[in-house]
Amino acid sequence: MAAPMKKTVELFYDVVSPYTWIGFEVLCRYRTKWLNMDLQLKPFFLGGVMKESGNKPPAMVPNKGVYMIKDIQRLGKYYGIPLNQPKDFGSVMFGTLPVQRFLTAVDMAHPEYTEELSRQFWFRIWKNDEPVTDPQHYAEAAKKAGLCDDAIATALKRMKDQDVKDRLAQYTKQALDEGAFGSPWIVAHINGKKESIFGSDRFPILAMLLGKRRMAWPIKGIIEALNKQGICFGKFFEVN
Ligand SMILES: N[C@@H](CCC(=O)N[C@@H](CS)C(=O)NCC(=O)O)C(=O)O
Repeated sequence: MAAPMKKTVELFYDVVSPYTWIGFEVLCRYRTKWLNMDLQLKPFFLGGVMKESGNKPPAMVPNKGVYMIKDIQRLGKYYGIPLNQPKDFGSVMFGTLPVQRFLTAVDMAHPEYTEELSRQFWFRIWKNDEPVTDPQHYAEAAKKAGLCDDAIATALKRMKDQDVKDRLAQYTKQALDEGAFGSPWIVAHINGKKESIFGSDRFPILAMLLGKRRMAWPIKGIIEALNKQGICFGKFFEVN
């Protein structure tokens, strides 16, 4: 019997967002095993999404900011993703445009590194509290992602080129056109129609839309260390 057609799922994301890291890891983990999807990673600029949609970063509501610190800690523990609150998140919050441009430059030339480079940026910001302000920081992340020195040097030059800026703007606009107001923004293509989902807390809904069986959340507290990065995830089982 022919394998069922994979459905396309686009993940629009900015590495500034801790919730997006969770969404990214869960989607990467289950892209074949559970959801059988063609996952397309689309770096966008969350600052632009916020501005154009008239939204504001949630932490600007003081009680939400306090809640989110706790929420992110708990989520990290639950998913086995090493999330730590950066000491000076305020400066990171408005500063990921060059990071997303560098990521875009790499994605345009070497898309096979997009996933790992994104993860390395999340490690820098949300695990190790390392800066992401200078070209040297981008080079360090890219090196860890496995890019060679030539490719890194080219991406550092290319990130300032108009076509790279345009591609980032294009993905940002695409997400806005699909109704985005935050990150992660997930667009599932289902039988010629598109369904948008906001957040990393809607996977049972994504599964339903993709016609998959419901997923049960971690059973019996079994957590397995899964990938070479030392990230571990909750173990999921399908149920009816
Ligand atoms: N409930 C969502 C929250 C995601 C979230 O708060 N994302 C932030 C960026 S870190 C955002 O874009 N928020 C916009 C908003 O809440 O309107 C989840 O659990 O993933």
